[in-house]
Amino acid sequence: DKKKSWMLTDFELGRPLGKGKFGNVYLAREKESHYVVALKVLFKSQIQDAEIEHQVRREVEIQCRLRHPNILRMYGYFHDEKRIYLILEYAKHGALYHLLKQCKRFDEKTAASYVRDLAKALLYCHSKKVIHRDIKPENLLIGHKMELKMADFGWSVHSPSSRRMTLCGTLDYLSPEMVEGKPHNYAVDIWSLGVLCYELLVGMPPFDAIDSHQTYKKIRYVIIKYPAFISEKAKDLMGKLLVVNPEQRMPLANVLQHPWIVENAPEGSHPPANNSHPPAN
Ligand SMILES: Cc1cc(Nc2nc(/C=C/c3ccccc3)nc3cc(N4CCN(C)CC4)ccc23)n[nH]1
Repeated sequence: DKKKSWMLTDFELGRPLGKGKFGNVYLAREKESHYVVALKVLFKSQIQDAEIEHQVRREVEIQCRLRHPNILRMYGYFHDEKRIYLILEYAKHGALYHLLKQCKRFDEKTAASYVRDLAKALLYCHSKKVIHRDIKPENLLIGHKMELKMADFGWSVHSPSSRRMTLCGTLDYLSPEMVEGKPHNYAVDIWSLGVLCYELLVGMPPFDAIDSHQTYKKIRYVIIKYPAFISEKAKDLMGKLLVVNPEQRMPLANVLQHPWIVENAPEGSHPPANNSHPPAN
């Protein structure tokens, strides 16, 4: 079906899943196969006004090429005179951000399984020379097997209740070299993995602060407080990811072998789908 050129009449539109800066995402179903997808609609006028056509084109080219169980698939795209439509994989359990807000923080097994999934997705991205996929819980979706799927809303789509939209998006996930405007490479993703690990275990990002200046300072000097309930092994892993010098950060392949991951997220394990309805008694 990658050869076929799609058009809007091939789909039945469902509820809006989220509203964004450049357009909305709808649940949709392909009429013939009944295959459920997420249809992201972008307005050409807004993309032209924001002069990000090249960025959108690059994102689409990259995402169409990536094939990995922990990266949200883009099946294709089409356009009419006013809009561009991206045909995306539907992730049934929504954004990790909302799941985290619901239960405040995750237990070690749940957190480790998401960190493992993301490390696998990033290892694959780096093998394809793709970096900085803008990691943050808002951009990570959860599939029907409760597996993590990296979804790159690269053109900053704002989920309605996202609390961390500072002027240029959340600073929490920026690495020291990015905060200092230095050229960034794939090691920024290793830093962000460390930030995510902390946020999943604690419920808030490690460098959260009242204003962006304080956040900058905490990032540059890696000022982190680990609550008492964080295990030594988890601290060990985060301590090896949240390192100022990009060259000294733990390689992603080693993350998958780290004791905290091996013990808490054995191969093939996934968190329970909490909203799975208890058997009717
Ligand atoms: C691209 C994509 C999205 C997607 N799935 C979902 N996206 C979004 C929210 C999406 C969104 C989009 C743009 C801006 C903000 C949010 N919200 C979702 C919410 C979902 N649920 C189902 C489970 N409920 C408990 C909570 C609401 C399920 C899937 C969702 N699959 N593929």
